[in-house]
Amino acid sequence: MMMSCRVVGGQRVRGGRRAMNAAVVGGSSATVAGFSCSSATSTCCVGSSQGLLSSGASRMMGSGLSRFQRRQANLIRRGAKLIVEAAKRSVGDLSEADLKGKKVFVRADLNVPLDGDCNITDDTRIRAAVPTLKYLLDKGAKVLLTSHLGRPKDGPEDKFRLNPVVPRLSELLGMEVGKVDDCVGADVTAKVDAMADGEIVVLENVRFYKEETKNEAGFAEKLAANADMFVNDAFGTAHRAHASTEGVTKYLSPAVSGFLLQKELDYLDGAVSDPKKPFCAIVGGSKVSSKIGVIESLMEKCDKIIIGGGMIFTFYVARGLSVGASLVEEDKVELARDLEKKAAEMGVEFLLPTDVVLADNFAPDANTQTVSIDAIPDGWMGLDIGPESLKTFQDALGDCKTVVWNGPMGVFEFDAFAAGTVGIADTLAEISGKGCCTIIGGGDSVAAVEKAGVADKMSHISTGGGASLELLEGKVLPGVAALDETVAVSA
Ligand SMILES: Nc1ncnc2c1ncn2[C@@H]1O[C@H](COP(=O)(O)OP(=O)(O)O)[C@@H](O)[C@H]1O
Ligand SMILES: O=C(OP(=O)(O)O)[C@H](O)COP(=O)(O)O
Repeated sequence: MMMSCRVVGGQRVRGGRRAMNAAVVGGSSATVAGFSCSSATSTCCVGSSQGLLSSGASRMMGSGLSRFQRRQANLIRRGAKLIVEAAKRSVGDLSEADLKGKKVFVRADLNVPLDGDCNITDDTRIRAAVPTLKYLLDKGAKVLLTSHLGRPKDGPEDKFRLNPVVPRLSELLGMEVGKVDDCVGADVTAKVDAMADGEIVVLENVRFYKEETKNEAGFAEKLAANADMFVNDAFGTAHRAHASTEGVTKYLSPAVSGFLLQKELDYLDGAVSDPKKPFCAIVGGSKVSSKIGVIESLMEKCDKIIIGGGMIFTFYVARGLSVGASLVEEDKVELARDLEKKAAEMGVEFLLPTDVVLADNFAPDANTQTVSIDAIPDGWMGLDIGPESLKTFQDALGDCKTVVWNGPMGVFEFDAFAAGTVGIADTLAEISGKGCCTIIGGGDSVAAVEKAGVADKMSHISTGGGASLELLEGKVLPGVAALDETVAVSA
């Protein structure tokens, strides 16, 4: 099984699954994913100008021009109309003979929401990892399962340990799941050496090492040291070029996609590459600095953009309003100002809440009041959109044919601030029933629609929020680009 995509035309090819997909039609030129081809100058070379060079392509470069590149160059020289189809290899391409007894390093996104007592409040991401794990285990592989959890700042912290994942995964797989309290080093080696075929062990949170997010080569090499091959099934983290998503591909071969990653890319690419209109993106949540930048690209694609959650206050500050103790990213205020201006210039319907629900502290039993956005008192923080805003947003969604939602409208984990999120979830469930394509992405957003009891009404529940948005933007996802590809050329 492979992910395949056919792109025709001398266009730049962008996007996760298509990161290594190229198309060259004679007489045009294209620069795509590390392949730079121009029939006009009769040249065809491999380079990393797009920053997308896969490990497979790197290996090809190491040995000079590959047979594929030579054939491609010859065909172009002859003026042939050439179609190149490239696709990422999938775990399904690996047989029992490939896997039995092999140590497989699997990167999943097990970054599940936890309550204050470290209980899992939504297990979607664990369930989503199961098909790949079952496949590997059934074929006799020894599985080293790794993930991050949250954003630990300075080494190991108990609240970020992957321990809560182990019993749930054990239930889902129907077998014992081991655990090591580290992800590299002697303890891992000892545990792996003692594993029988068809066993699985969860390694500790990779982000306990700062080298993970810095994608340090030495750390990636250590992660890879205990394994023979790599399967990336972490769609939710595929937009991060980290040691366990991108770095390890330089040390493990094959490096292939898991079933979840494949499924997500197949669905999302199809749905957002040519979306039915009107197309609306809803962006909220608390990861303001990592998601506010996406909005500019969304304007190119969307007819409407709805902003909610912790994102809104940076926009209000940009308008000169007081926001009390609400979440603000000071260094994004200028960007927020530009975004509102650009939306107006482009004629994109850009909806920000007009009222908010405030709390006097960040707690489920805080005192609350609902005010207009120009009347937020000092010391109070906005934790949900208000009822007037919800109504406006629901009306705007009414005629949409495609909606992508990442980031809750408020702190839905506290009942007092869940109304905005639940209201949007209900509306999306309703318009899904009328033929609108609704895509919900992100650990907390999915948890919110699950909590609202409408997850099964949505067109697609995605395990990645930021990753879906970047895919929608047309960006290459480094965790995908780094995987091995299969290539087919026809003329
Ligand atoms: N106004 C707000 N202030 C602070 N946090 C908020 C606010 N609105 C939403 N949140 C929080 O945002 C979090 C989810 O954000 P994010 O991680 O960006 O979403 P996702 O996981 O769906 O991608 C939730 O835990 C929610 O409590
Ligand atoms: O929860 C995640 O992203 P999401 O909130 O955008 O869905 C992923 O696990 C990535 O986490 P990160 O944004 O800390 O890199």
